[in-house]
Order: sequence, then C-alpha cells, then structure tokens
Amino acid sequence: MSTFTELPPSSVPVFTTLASYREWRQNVFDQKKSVGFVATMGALHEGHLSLVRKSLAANDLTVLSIFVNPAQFAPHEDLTTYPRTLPRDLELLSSISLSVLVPGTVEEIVRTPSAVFLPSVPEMYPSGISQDVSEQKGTFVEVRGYGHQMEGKSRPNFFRGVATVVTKLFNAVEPTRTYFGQKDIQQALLLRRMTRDTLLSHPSPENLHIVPTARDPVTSLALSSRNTYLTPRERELAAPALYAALMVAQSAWSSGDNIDTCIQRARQVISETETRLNSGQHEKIDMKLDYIEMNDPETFNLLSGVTTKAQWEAEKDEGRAVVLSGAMWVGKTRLIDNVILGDPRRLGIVD
Ligand SMILES: Nc1ncnc2c1ncn2[C@@H]1O[C@H](COP(=O)(O)OP(=O)(O)OP(=O)(O)O)[C@@H](O)[C@H]1O
Ligand SMILES: CC(C)(CO)[C@@H](O)C(=O)[O-]
Ligand code: BAL
Repeated sequence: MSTFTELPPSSVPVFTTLASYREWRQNVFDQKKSVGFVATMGALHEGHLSLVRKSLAANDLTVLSIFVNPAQFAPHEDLTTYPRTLPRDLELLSSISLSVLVPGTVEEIVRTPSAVFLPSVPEMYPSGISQDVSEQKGTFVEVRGYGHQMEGKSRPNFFRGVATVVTKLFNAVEPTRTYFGQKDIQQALLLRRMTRDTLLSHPSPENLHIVPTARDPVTSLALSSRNTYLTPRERELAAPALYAALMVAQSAWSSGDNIDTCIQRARQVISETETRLNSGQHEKIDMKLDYIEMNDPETFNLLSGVTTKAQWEAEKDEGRAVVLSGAMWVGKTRLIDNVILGDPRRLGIVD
C-alpha cells in the first residue's frame, strides 16, 4: 500500500511499492546490469550527490532510496520535523549526470540515476512500527557489540533501527554495490560488518563503499540534512567549530600528544568559540559538546587516554587508523563529524 497519492514530476522513475520496484529489478537482472545503491532519508544535498556520482561511475544503473525511517528515531527525537523536500530531491536527481568511458573503447556514455525507491512506512514495516522499542513487534536486526559505543551512547537504539531498515532496503533493492558516507562513519562500518555477518551477497561486504565527507567549501562544515535547522549565524560561526576542534586534535596527535591532551585541546576550541560568540550584543548561541573521542575502528572501543600515535602504531603498523569523532548541539541541532587519523584507505574510504 502506498501513502503517496500524487507524486511531484520526475524524469527519474519513482517506485513507491516493492512489487513495482521488483518488476523493474527483475528486468535489470535479466539484462545482467550492475546496480549501485544509495540509501537516504531525503532532503538531498551535495553529500548525497557525491555518493550518487560514485555509483554512476561504477555501475550500469543507480538506484536511490528515500525513506525517513521511524525505527531509528527515539520517541523524543525529530521524526515529525525531519526535513522532507521530495519535489526538490527529484529535481536534483534529474539534474545529475556523469560521462563514463565504455570499458575497452574510446566511446563515452552519459549515465543518470535510474530509479528512486520511495516506499511507504507500511510497505517497509508490514508488522507495524513503534518508536518505543518496548512496544515493537516483528523482526529487527541488531549488530551486537557495535551499536552501544560512540553515537550509540547518546542514541541507544539508533543502530538497531538503521541495521533493520538497511537490511530491508538491501533485500528490496538487491544492489551490486552500495555507497555510504564517511560523515556517519560508525553507521558505515557497522553496516559493512552486518553484510559480513549475514553472509550477504547483495551487496557483498567488499562492495559496500565509504565515500569521504562533503563539506561546505567556505566553513568546512560537514553537509547534513539537519543543517537546515541552523540559523545563519549558528551555521556560519558556531557549527564549524566541531570540525575545527577535530582538526586541532588531529594536529596534536600528529605532534605526539597523547589522547587526553588531544581531546582537551579540541574541547578548548569549542568552549573558546562559545565564549567569543556570546561576548557581544548578539542573541546567545548555545553550544553543547556531546562528546569528542578516539575509537578503534575495528571494535569501536574507546582508546585509553594515555595512548600516543607512536604507541598505537607500534602495536600493529604505521598508518593504523583511529576514528576521531564528535557530536555537538548547536541550539536545537545535533551535529556529528569525524576524521580518520592514519590511512583512511585501511577502512576502505577512497576518494
Ligand atoms: N556530507 C556528507 N558527505 C558524504 N556523505 C554524506 C554526507 N551527509 C550524508 N551523507 C551520507 O548520505 C547517506 C544518507 O544520509 P542522510 O539521508 O541521513 O543524510 P544526512 O545529511 O546524513 O542527514 P542527517 O542530517 O539526518 O544526518 C548516508 O550514507 C550518509 O552518511
Ligand atoms: C542509512 C539510512 C538511510 C538508514 O535510514 C540513514 O541512517 C542515513 O540516511 O544515514
Ligand atoms: N545520517 C544519519 C541519520 C540519522 O541521524 O538519523
């Protein structure tokens, strides 16, 4: 059952039911075409489009899903106010294309997104869905041991909701390859683990690709659908402090400081920014750091504060990665960001 009575105009075909999408997918299977997949919650921006371009470059066809997943929002979170901009999303998707060389020839073809999967909530949750976990019925996917650290500390059932919906999306879309953003690094690594643990073939773990974070060219703020909640002053002056703080910690790590010192320096960037912004006559901006920490990308475990780069690498090898990540509230907006210390290619993040 679809809840969409009238869809905005789109030159990219939009499938609102599993049955209609599957008919399209079967045809594609018959033609032995590869399918790249980008899962989104809509309110598209350049970060999403960078994933779509990666998919266009490597696959015959590209499918994007738009689904605001109730199961990953806690009851107190922003499910009802989450930005929903379907007409603009479809326009943006209709406007992107990429020229690629036909393998083994000098011939160029132009690829554009092939389909949008836009399911309704009942289609995705046939047994129904409550945001209150204690009331939920039906089948859920949990990647145990990897969803309670980092983002999971502040959003306890978030990764259960994500793993559940992405399993459903993978089963529906049956992608050859799939693309997730580094901005949500724990999500991407956890989902890769899920594909491995569940012996998935569509996609296989090595076909889950992680794409670097797209940033605002002036402030380096990580692009995010929720940035639309920010006031202009919050967006330009306060929000960029999170990435600036991560940069300061990264530089301290490279200079040989231990983790406690790196994190302390990063925290100082946030507190100094808040003091500076609130010293004048302007309206007050609330900046509240949720966390900045360094974690092992394999286990997501918090690293000991006395560890230095030299000690971390001596345990295994040079370039061994660490996830330096943070979350911060600016007013009513929660922002996340991260940088990889060491070689991002170790985590399969490739430009
Ligand atoms: N700035 C970005 N650069 C690269 N990928 C991104 C960026 N922002 C989001 N993505 C990726 O796009 C996919 C869909 O994300 P989503 O629709 O939740 O957008 P979002 O901007 O992350 O929204 P939110 O504000 O809710 O976090 C995810 O894989 C996410 O990591
Ligand atoms: C992967 C995802 C689409 C699942 O709802 C969401 O968590 C997101 O957009 O990052
Ligand atoms: N990009 C992650 C989706 C969420 O925060 O709900």
